Amino acid sequence: MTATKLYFENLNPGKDVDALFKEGARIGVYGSSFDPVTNVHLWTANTVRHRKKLDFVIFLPSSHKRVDKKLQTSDQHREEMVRLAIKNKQTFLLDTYELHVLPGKQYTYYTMEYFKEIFPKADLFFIMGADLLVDIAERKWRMDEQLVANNQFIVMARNGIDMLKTISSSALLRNYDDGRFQFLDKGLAMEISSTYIREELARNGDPEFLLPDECYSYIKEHNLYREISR
Ligand SMILES: Nc1ncnc2c1ncn2[C@@H]1O[C@H](COP(=O)(O)OP(=O)(O)OP(=O)(O)O)[C@@H](O)[C@H]1O
Ligand SMILES: O=C(O)c1ccc[n+]([C@@H]2O[C@H](COP(=O)([O-])O)[C@@H](O)[C@H]2O)c1
Repeated sequence: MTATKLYFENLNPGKDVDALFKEGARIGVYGSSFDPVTNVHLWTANTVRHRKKLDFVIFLPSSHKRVDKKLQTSDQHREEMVRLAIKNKQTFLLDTYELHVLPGKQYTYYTMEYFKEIFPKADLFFIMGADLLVDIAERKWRMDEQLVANNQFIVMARNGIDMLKTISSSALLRNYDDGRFQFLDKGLAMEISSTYIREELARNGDPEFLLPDECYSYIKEHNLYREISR
């Protein structure tokens, strides 16, 4: 069995932990660089949890080993900010498998295989925005056929993206149009990006209230995102 890197800090021992491992537990995995985590990450995670009746949402920060995206601050800082952001929310968990364990290539396919080992009885979903569905349709993801064939997804609508058409026009995705992609229209297009927060900080702006107070204080205390590095 792969070493678990799931942090149970938000769970009461006993009942809550049993709920996480129970037969048919509905668990969403929300992957991002969280560079930094924003209020929109929290709001989208909670909306998905509520509307799709998930028991838990696992926040999965990606590591600096990612090849497709340059991260702007260290794994340790991003992990700590997610921990602060989800503190006291019992249905939100942090998993640091990609940060600390996953050897070699950081592909979501491998990470979801890890979650299946940890939660063999659960109903697992990878949570993502429709922009990522387009990327998968355009064959930008690694091990994409295996990923799609072996997983379920909750896809959040994003402005200007027709999710049904993205699936029907993709040679890969149209073969898996069997209910494994569940769509969610959040009802409100709220756009707070990590990029915007980083850029505000770098130009001496003040993005307070776009992210949890504790994360804002953490950024100030550690003097993060003072420059934009591309
Ligand atoms: N406003 C939003 N509505 C729906 N989904 C979103 C929204 N913002 C981000 N997502 C989704 O959340 C996941 C993580 O996104 P990510 O953290 O890369 O967004 P970001 O804040 O725009 O980051 P960055 O600015 O660093 O690219 C992705 O699946 C993305 O599609
Ligand atoms: O597996 C892949 O090839 C792959 C390619 C791009 C993104 N992902 C995952 O998608 C999640 C969101 O990515 P991003 O770019 O929005 O931070 C995150 O968990 C990434 O590891 C995964």
